[in-house]
Formats: sequence, structure tokens, C-alpha cells
Amino acid sequence: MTILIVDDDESILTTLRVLLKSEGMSCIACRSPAEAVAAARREACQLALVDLNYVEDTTSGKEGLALIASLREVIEDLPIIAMTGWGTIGIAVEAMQRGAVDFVEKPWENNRLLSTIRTQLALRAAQGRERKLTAENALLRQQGSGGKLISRSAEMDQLLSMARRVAQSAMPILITGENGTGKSLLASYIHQHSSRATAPFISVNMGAISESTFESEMFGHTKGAYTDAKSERVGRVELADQGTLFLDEIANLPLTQQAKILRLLEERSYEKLGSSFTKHASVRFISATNANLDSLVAERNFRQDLLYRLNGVTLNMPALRQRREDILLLAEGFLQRACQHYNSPARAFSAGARAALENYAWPGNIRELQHVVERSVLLAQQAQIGEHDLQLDTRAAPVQSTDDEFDGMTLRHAEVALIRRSLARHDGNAAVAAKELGISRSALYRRLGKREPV
Ligand SMILES: Nc1ncnc2c1ncn2[C@@H]1O[C@H](COP(=O)(O)OP(=O)(O)OP(=O)(O)O)[C@@H](O)[C@H]1O
Repeated sequence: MTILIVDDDESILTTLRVLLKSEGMSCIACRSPAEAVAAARREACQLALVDLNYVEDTTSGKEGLALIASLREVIEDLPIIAMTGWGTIGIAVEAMQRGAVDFVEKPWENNRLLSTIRTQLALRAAQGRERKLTAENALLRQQGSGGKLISRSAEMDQLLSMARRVAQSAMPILITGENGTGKSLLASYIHQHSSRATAPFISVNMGAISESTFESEMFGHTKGAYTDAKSERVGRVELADQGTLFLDEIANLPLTQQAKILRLLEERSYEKLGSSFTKHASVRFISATNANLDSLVAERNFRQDLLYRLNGVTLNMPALRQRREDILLLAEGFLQRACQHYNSPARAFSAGARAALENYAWPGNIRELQHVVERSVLLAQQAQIGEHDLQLDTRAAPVQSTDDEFDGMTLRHAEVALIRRSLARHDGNAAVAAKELGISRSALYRRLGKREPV
């Protein structure tokens, strides 16, 4: 276990080094923020202990706060504990808002400091395991065993009844809606309510396949089709035969590949890479996007004929803030699931926590709600999860003004505005903003139309 410690006071570094060593942990000691960022880039560390004040400015905590943001950029999930002088609780709170997971006041009490470090290390390990489980679940979902769709709002009742009706037809379905609203889950729900339910549900993220492997991923290849093709490969289309092919993030499909998907939709036929033999697939198409495809067509970034083929029926997933009735039901569902995963005493939300959940704007929708609940279950020390345990960013714009501001905007523009707002709130820290919005950092850059810095 390696801990990064940052303080410009040599005696503090020495004391911490001795203390942590006695607990079997090794240290990287740094005397300045610049040194710390360089060390984090160079060496693997599992936690950082960061002083907030440095020589240039000994009271405002500015340098320490900036350091927290920089470390987060280098290691996205690094737990950072802030160290503050006596009577500077305000700065400590700001540190937590910038992404520190906890703080200790100097002079610290050894046992309390060690227990804080141990808790954060255990939390990080649990989150790592959770990420692995999520990835496994996502894979399982691809095989058609999607999680249960929870809802009780009138908006969702209406949408699901429409979905069940169109599920019976062979019509292609386009699902639109903001990130994290449950578009993938709805696609799997439609599959389960169709006559193809016993056949595979195969999901493909169109933004995630590189241009060079697109054809081989989608259509497969023959042995020897290219230098590295050591054996024959079954493509996703073939896997989905008799079942459903879910084309997720369809707006991210490059123009060059749109023609190939169009042909598949029109003729249900394709060729494996390296073969001239035309194959046919009986596939039901469902696609999803959070972009405004009409605007993309107008900008000539998306083929109109492909759009016509994809949206036999369009289903729009409402944002979570437009179906507030579902919030608590979903939160309870995630709470139960998380309680089974983690060994946590948490069992229920307090009245204050319930109100806070219902009043929050949820820019990252259900994915964000899921993260918030899981984090609070992990952090909870008692049976009731309090409002504070949720760590909701109460500085987020109130719901009313959010909605007004977005009136008349296209979905795409509103999304960009939300991302910009979140970035501004976190001083341009893309990793923290992405986490808040419940999307990946690369998805954030993609949505801003920018290249992700390496
Ligand atoms: N109604 C629901 N009931 C239970 N879980 C849900 C519901 N809707 C969404 N979720 C969960 O929220 C997370 C996000 O859902 P999903 O991936 O389907 O959203 P999405 O709209 O496809 O997101 P993106 O556009 O970012 O791909 C998933 O973990 C999903 O299981």
C-alpha cells in the first residue's frame, strides 16, 4: 500500500512517514503540489494525504484545493484526504466539494487518522470490485438478462405500454433521451416482450468500435481475411440472428460506416470480411441516442435515409426530473441491491434524505441516482442514510431554473450546457464533472466535440 503525502513542513512528513510505516504502509513524501502531481504520474499510489496550505499563501488553502483537482485528473479514483489547520473547517468543506473524500484537522489524533485512511482504502477496494461487477453485469445484460426496470410514474406507464405494443411488430425502434435515463434497459425490455425473447439480445456501442475493426466486429471475418485473422470470427449481426441487435449511441457512427448499416437494415444482408458470400440475418433493430439526429442530418453528419430506416417508431425516455414519482422507488431499489453487495449497516433513508433525493435535479439521471445511493450505502455508519451521506451538490441549479434555462433548446445543446455548467462548478475538472453527470470522461469530451487529452 503506497500513500502519497504532501506537506511543506518537513517535520510533518517525517512524523507521517514513521506512523504509516508502523502500519505497514509505504510513503511517497512530497514538499510541494508540483512535486506531488509529478509523483502521482510516475508511481502507483492508493491514497493521498494532502496539506491545504503552502509557502506562497499560508491561509487560503488555494494551492491545496488546486492540488486536489490536479491529483484527481491524474488518478481519477484516488482517495484524497485533506489536512487542515485548526479552525479552517470552511476550507475543509471546500476540499470535499473539490473531490477530497475526507479531512483531518492538525494536530491529528493518530488513531483517528489511521482509521480514516483504512476506511478510505477499503472503500476504494470495494468500489473497484463494484466496477468489475458492473462490467460483468453489463456483459450479462448483453446476453439478454437485463436488470429489472423499476418505475411507477404515469409517464413511464404510458411509455412501457407503448413499448410492449411495438415490441410485437418487426418495426425498427429508435429510443431517444438523455444519458443515464435507461435507454439500454428499455431496449432489453422491448426484446423481452417480443416474440424473439428467447433468442439473443446483442448490444453494440457504435461509438466504441474503431473504424478499423468495425466490419470485423459487426459482420465477422473469415480465417486469413487479414494478417492477424488467425481464425474465423462470428460478428455481432450473426450473433443476433433471430434475435435483437441493439445499436447504442447510433449518432456516433461515422458516415463511412453508416452506409454499411443502411444496407443491413434495407436488405438484411451482409458479407463477412474476406468472403464474397452474401449472408442473411433475421434481426430486429433497436437503436438509441441522446443526440438530436434531425440536427445531425441537417449538418450532414448523419444520413437521412438511415434515420428513416431506424425510426419506424421513436420512443422518448423522459429525464428523471420529469418523472419525480420514480425517484424514491428507484432509490429504494438501488439501496436494497447495494445492501446485498456491501456489508453496510444502511437499511433506509431518513426523511431529510428522501426529500433531498426528490428535490435534486439529477442531471445524470438514473445512472447518477444509482451512484449516489451506492456511495451513501458504502459510506453510511448507521442504519439510516442521512441527507448529508448523499453528498448531493446542493449548489446545483434548482430544478425550476434548470428547466427554464433549457426551454426551447435542442437536446444536444442542453446537454452541452449541462456539461459546461458542471465543468464550471468543478473548475474545469473533466473527471469530476463526468462523475457528477454519470458519464465517462471520454463521453464528456465526445459530447463537447473535443478530443480527450491523453
Ligand atoms: N427504470 C429503471 N429501473 C432500474 N434501473 C434503471 C432504470 N433505468 C435505468 N436504470 C439503471 O441506470 C443505469 C443507466 O441506464 P442505461 O444504461 O439503460 O441508460 P442509457 O440511457 O442507455 O444511458 P447512456 O445514454 O449513457 O448509454 C443502468 O445501470 C440501468 O440499469
